[in-house]
This record gives sequence, structure tokens and C-alpha cells, in this order.
Amino acid sequence: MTNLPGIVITGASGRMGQMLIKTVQESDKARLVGVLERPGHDWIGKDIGECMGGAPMGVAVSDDALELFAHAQAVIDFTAPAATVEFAGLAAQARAVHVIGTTGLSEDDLKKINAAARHATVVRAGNMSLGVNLLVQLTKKVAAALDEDFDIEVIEAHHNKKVDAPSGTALMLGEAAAEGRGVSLDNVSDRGRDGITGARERGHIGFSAIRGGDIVGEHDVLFAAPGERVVLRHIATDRAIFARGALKAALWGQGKAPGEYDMMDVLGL
Ligand SMILES: NC(=O)C1=CN([C@@H]2O[C@H](COP(=O)(O)OP(=O)(O)OC[C@H]3O[C@@H](n4cnc5c(N)ncnc54)[C@H](OP(=O)(O)O)[C@@H]3O)[C@@H](O)[C@H]2O)C=CC1
Ligand SMILES: O=C(O)C1=N[C@H](C(=O)O)C[C@H](O)C1
Repeated sequence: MTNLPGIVITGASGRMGQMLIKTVQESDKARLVGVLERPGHDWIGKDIGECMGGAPMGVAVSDDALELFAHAQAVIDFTAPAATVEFAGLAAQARAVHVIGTTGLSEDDLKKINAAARHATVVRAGNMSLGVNLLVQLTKKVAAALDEDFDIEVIEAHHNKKVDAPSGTALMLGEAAAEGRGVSLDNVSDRGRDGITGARERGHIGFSAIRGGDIVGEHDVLFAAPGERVVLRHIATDRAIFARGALKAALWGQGKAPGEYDMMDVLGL
């Protein structure tokens, strides 16, 4: 039992934080060894199970990231860009596998994470579900098979608390479509259309974001041509799919050489 990899969950009070804690606690392949929240958070020092409204889990919420990471084999981190960049440095120092689900990371954030990955194993993906990672592969294939008569649009919908757009998943799908077409997404991306935009440019890849209610996450990749449309769709109805993927990544990362990996590596897709 004690030989099982010890996992720390950051952002313990968050939507994904709580789902991850439940997933690790219920797993027979890993141990929950720590949960982290910001200094000053109401939950610090209290049992995480009780904070989440259930039975005690015997793990108190801490605000000391380095101390927790030093006693863990993996850190699963679904928080916010500033926190994730900080945790990347600390996880590398502690030589713990860092599984990053946080989205909305800037180019500068990605460079810092990449630097940390010189010393530690990092698995990062904008979506950790099996279904979405399969959809990414399908998108690449369909985009390679269809010519520019097919306009590509990525349409996503999420709950009203989401702070970044387009979603990390939408960007993964856009990248896959661009790769399938043999172009760089930076050169063909259409984001935030508003007002007199002019007609759609041939070959461009458009993004639209819907925000409302408690939508867990929905993504369509639309290929629209004169006379026909192809739609690839993924609908998430339960955050458990992301948590299961993240735990799989944390276990897969044990003993891997330092570097940056993604869910394609983990899932062997
Ligand atoms: N890759 C994937 O498969 C998925 C990725 N996500 C991504 O995960 C992230 C979190 O989503 P979600 O759980 O819905 O968001 P929440 O807002 O519910 O949770 C975020 C958590 O991170 C904590 N946090 C934020 N900033 C800091 C900081 N600087 N230091 C310490 N803790 C911090 C928050 O604490 P506080 O409340 O005190 O700010 C909160 O507990 C988002 O980027 C989202 O897009 C979500 C689902 C799946
Ligand atoms: O914030 C969310 O909720 C989600 N974020 C990820 C994203 O940005 O794609 C993954 C999932 O869609 C849920």
C-alpha cells in the first residue's frame, strides 16, 4: 500500500481539484498524500474530506507547496496560469512528475514550463479525456483529407465560470486541423469576429466560444463546404473523465526521463 505513488492535488477547493481528490482517494493505484490551497484560504489546516462535505480522509489542507511536493511522486495541477508556472519550478526542484491541466497559458508561461521540464517530467494537455484526444487525431485526419473548399470552424461551449477562451481543447483541435492541412495555426486563425469583418477567408480556421450555466465542456469541429458539412463532436458530461486521464498521466510519468509530454504519449494514440 505504502509503495503506491503519492499524489498531491493543487487547487483543492476548485471544481477540478475536488474531482481529482475524489478520484485519487478512490484509486487502488495511488495514494493521496497532500492537498494544496492558497495561503489564507478557509480550508487550510482542516481535513479535506470534511471540507468537501464528506467523511474525513486523514489529509489536512496545506499552503506549503514545496513541503508537500518534496514528499510526493506526482503533482496534479488544474489551477490558473500564474500558479501553474510557480508549481512547475517547485515540482522540478522536488523531482515530482507535474501533470498540468491548466489552460489559458501564455507563450511566456509555456517557455517557463518548458525550462522546468529540463529537470522533471511534465505531462501537459488542454484536455485529459480519452475522447477528446481521439477527436484531436480524427480532426487531423479529416483536415488532411478535405481541401480548402471545406471551411473549418471550432465551436466550444463551457460553464459560466470559465475564464479563458478559446478553451485549451479548442486550441488543441485548431492546431490539429492546421497540422492536417500543413499550415501554421498562427497564420490562419480567426478569433473574436465582431462587426464588419469582411467575408470569411479561404483556408482560415475560425473559433467561437459559448459560455453559460453548468456546461461541462462541448466541442465541435465543423468542416463546411458548398452542399455538405462534416461535424466532429465531443460532449463531456462529467469532470471525472478529466480526472481519470490526469491520474493515468501521473502514473504513466513515473520513471520517465525529464521532458514535456502530452496525453497522446500517455494514451499511445
Ligand atoms: N486539461 C483538462 O482536461 C481540463 C482543464 N481544466 C482547466 O483547469 C483549470 C481549473 O479549472 P476549474 O477547476 O474549473 O477552476 P476553479 O476556479 O474551480 O479552480 C481553480 C483552483 O485553483 C486555485 N488557484 C488559482 N490561482 C491560484 C494561485 N495563484 N495559487 C494557488 N491556487 C490557485 C483556485 O483557488 P482560489 O479559488 O482561491 O482562487 C481554485 O481552487 C482551468 O484552467 C481549466 O480550464 C478544467 C477541466 C479539464
Ligand atoms: O474550464 C473547463 O471547465 C474546461 N477546460 C478545459 C479547456 O479549456 O478545454 C477542458 C474542458 O473542456 C473543461
